[in-house]
Order: sequence, then structure tokens, then C-alpha cells
Amino acid sequence: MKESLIKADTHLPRAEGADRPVVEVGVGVLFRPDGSFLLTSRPPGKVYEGYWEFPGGKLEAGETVEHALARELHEELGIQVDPGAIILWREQLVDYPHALVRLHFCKLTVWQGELSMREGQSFVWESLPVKVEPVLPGAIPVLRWLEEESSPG
Ligand SMILES: Nc1nc2c([nH]c(=O)n2[C@H]2C[C@H](O)[C@@H](COP(=O)(O)OP(=O)(O)OP(=O)(O)O)O2)c(=O)[nH]1
Repeated sequence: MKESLIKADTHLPRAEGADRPVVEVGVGVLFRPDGSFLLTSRPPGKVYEGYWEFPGGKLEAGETVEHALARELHEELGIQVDPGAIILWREQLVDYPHALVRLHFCKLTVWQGELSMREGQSFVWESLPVKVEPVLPGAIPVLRWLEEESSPG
């Protein structure tokens, strides 16, 4: 099956032609028992600074999605996560001007420790429809998937 692709900011040039390497990214959708989910703002100095997203980051060499995400959640949010508690959910390819990324979205309901924003981000526990904006193009499909899962039938 062909992988679906979102093309973001099509008016901007791509960094390196058509065959750019795919950057693999682990992303966590953290749920509280009341069903709300965590959004964080992209830290100062990163591309799309201030945009809202789900926490996560790039896989390092040899890492699985679950291990990379557990590491990123500890680095960014100060929480401890057992990679075994991370549930792989959906994938989405996004073509940005700065990179071609494959997002591995995961669900998560169990972690230890209090949230502490270690990279100067902001955070919010949201439910649908989300009130914060702007939302990163590569995070928008998640909101649609959550909507689909919550609607009957
Ligand atoms: N964390 C996260 N990244 C997303 C989402 N949607 C989306 O398109 N992305 C993209 C933005 C970036 O191009 C890429 C994540 O890279 P990043 O720069 O945030 O990762 P990182 O923390 O490893 O960064 P660094 O080591 O380069 O500082 O994935 C999302 O919901 N969450």
C-alpha cells in the first residue's frame, strides 16, 4: 500500500531535491484517565518554533521507536517511561521544507514522575476540539484520528 504523504508549506523550496533521506521520528500521545491528551509547544530555536505538537523526537542510530520515544520523553518532559508500555499506533510521512519525516505515533497512558518542561516548552492538556494554535502540520492528522475513534460507528 502506498504511504500517505502530507506536503507542508508547499510554497517554500525543499532543502535537497527530491530524494531526501527519511528522518524517523517517535511521537507520543499521552492520555490522562479523563481522556485528555498532552500537547507541547516547539521550543525556542527549533524549526516551527511555538507550534503545538505531540512530544517526541528523532530516532538515534540503532534505536527502536519505543526506546527513542522513552528517551525523548525523559529528556523533554522529565518523566520515566517503560518502552514496553508504549503502543505503536499510526505512521505518517510529512514533506517539510527542512526535512522529509516519518512520524511514528504511539499511545501512552502510563508513566512515572511529574511533568517538567526541560526545553522551555509550554504544555497543555487538551481535548477535542483543541483550543491552542497553531498546530504543527504533522500533528493535525492525529486530531482527525482521535475524532474518528471517538465518534460512534
Ligand atoms: N515531536 C514531534 N515532531 C513532529 C510532530 N509532527 C511533526 O511533523 N513533527 C516533525 C517536526 C520535526 O521535523 C520532527 C521532529 O524533530 P525534532 O527536531 O523535534 O526532534 P529532536 O527533539 O530529536 O530534535 P533535535 O535533536 O534536532 O534538537 O518531526 C509531532 O507531533 N511531534
